[in-house]
Amino acid sequence: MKRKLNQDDEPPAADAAAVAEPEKKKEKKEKKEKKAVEEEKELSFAELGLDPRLVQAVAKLGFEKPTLVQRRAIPLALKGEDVLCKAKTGSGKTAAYVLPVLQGILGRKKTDNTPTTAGLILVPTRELADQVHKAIEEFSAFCAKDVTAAKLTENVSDAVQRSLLANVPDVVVSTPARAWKSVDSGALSVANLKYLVLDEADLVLSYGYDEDMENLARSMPKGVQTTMMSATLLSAELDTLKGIFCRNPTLLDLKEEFGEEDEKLTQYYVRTGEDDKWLISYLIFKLQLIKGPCLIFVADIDRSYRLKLFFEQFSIRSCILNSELPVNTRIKVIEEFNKGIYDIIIASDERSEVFGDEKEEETKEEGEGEEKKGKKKGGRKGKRDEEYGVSRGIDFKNVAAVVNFDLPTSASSYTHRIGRTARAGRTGIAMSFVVPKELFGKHKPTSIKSCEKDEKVLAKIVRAQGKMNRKLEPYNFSKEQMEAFRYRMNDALRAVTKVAIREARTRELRQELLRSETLKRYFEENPAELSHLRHDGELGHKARQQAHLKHVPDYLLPKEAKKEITKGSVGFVPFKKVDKDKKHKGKFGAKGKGRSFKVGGGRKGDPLKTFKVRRKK
Ligand SMILES: Nc1ncnc2c1ncn2[C@@H]1O[C@H](COP(=O)(O)OP(=O)(O)OP(=O)(O)O)[C@@H](O)[C@H]1O
Repeated sequence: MKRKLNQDDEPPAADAAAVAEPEKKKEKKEKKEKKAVEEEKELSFAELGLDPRLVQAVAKLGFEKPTLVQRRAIPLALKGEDVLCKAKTGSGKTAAYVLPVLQGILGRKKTDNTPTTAGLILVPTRELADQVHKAIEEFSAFCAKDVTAAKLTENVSDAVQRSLLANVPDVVVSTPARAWKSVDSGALSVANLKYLVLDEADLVLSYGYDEDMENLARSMPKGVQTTMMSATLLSAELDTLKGIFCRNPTLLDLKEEFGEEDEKLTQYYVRTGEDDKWLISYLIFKLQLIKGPCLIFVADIDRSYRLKLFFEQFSIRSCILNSELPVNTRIKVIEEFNKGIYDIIIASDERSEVFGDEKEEETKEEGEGEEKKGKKKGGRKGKRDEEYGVSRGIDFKNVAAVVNFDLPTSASSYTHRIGRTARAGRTGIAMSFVVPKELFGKHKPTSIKSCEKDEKVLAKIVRAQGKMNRKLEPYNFSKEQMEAFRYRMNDALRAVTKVAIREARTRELRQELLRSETLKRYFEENPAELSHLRHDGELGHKARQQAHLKHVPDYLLPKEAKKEITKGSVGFVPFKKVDKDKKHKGKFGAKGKGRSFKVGGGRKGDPLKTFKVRRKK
């Protein structure tokens, strides 16, 4: 009879060999897989099987190697598969879906030159349509004769749009609503469509667009190759897609595969009272604690003007993006920001606030589903552009930090907002203000309804980011040092009255009218109207300007910063953590201690180390 083995006993030689065999196999398999991953990382665009003209174009753009999503999605799409891809913001999804479409068109043109619209790319906003259209032009720079693209989102008359489509572009970029309008009117034919892309697919498939999508799907031939991309896709979207297009795509979920070394985004949240948001923002931007281009998200249009006027009180220059501005202006603002003309954009993220752009299970748990549905029906109103949106997909270049002045109302909206920084392997910071429940409604002049549930939303955000192996850390500002600036903040807030905000809003729209190309002819024929409009602008009630707020007196600057500044170099602001504030540390899964807004020392690689004080010119 075999003796039972004690734990410490050596297994008999034959048994040991039997145990070692599967181990060896496993090791070998792991080694092979690792090697394959390493080799895959080294793949070039040419090795993905792309046309040399496309390879030349990406090289011209400075793309050395394909990103993970490009390495995985392009070969699948080139094989003709439907792909549903979930990959993080800024990871290069645009090229991942545009290049295969272009390749398909180039391939067909070798044998068949009949003009036909073969590709339709649907995006949720007009800003994004513009960006994708530009990307197509860049990627087809070396085959421009063979590939034509059109976007349907410009402010042009139906006649102009018709003539644009009469040329039968190979690829059309549009929002679902505009695409359907053109198909319905007969201006666009999708009868020979081969490729359909839904970028920001969860949004494209969601509220408001569903009817357009269904109509479009009915007009398309069977067997259109479909690609869907987003950083936030849920299984519900997959079901919707299956329902509408009767397709069964290959699922590429790459969110897990971005290792920590890929993560160059640092996320902080600051628990703050409603008025302290203004104070902290004043400090951050006046003392230039954040270096580099910055995107500030606020909850609504009024608030965007208010913050802009508030900043103006301190001579902090910023520009605004909101749905009231004409699309051409919005696109121009984004372009100018990307060229470095502006450093701060204040964007109102109304779309997420009005519609709550999520379908997360947790939302339903809390019974908000019905509310969202209600908003979906009645939410579209006023002169706002429903196809406005800058938190999704827009490739703002080199954004150093995203500041959520007002927290979004959903975790997915947060993911997209912060995705405007740390793109394409760059570093970035996200800082979000969170109004604790006990402080909500305590400062009536600055209170805003959407912040009532900040803490609940933060908990959701932390959970959602945790699933992506990301974490948010608490950040505390030194109360004592902030206090010295409070009266200046109050002075500025008082000057930015409701009337001043209304006037600023009207003034901006008036300026747009004056600049409008469409109205140029009208004004030439009616000069009196033009001068009237100009005169109105001059009468506008502006926010009271207060000279004393323009500069920060030396006595207010922290000692260390003053020393550095007098040396003529940049310095650090030791907005140190207040110890008694420790009660929040470690909550919401943040491992580290509540960190001060200190930039001189601290952990190596802490992006806040680069927050420096520079004297404003
Ligand atoms: N292979 C590459 N090498 C270098 N840069 C790249 C590469 N692919 C894309 N980029 C750059 O990365 C940036 C982000 O790309 P893109 O806008 O396609 O990201 P995304 O994944 O679509 O982001 P979002 O989820 O926000 O829509 C762009 O500036 C793009 O030019």
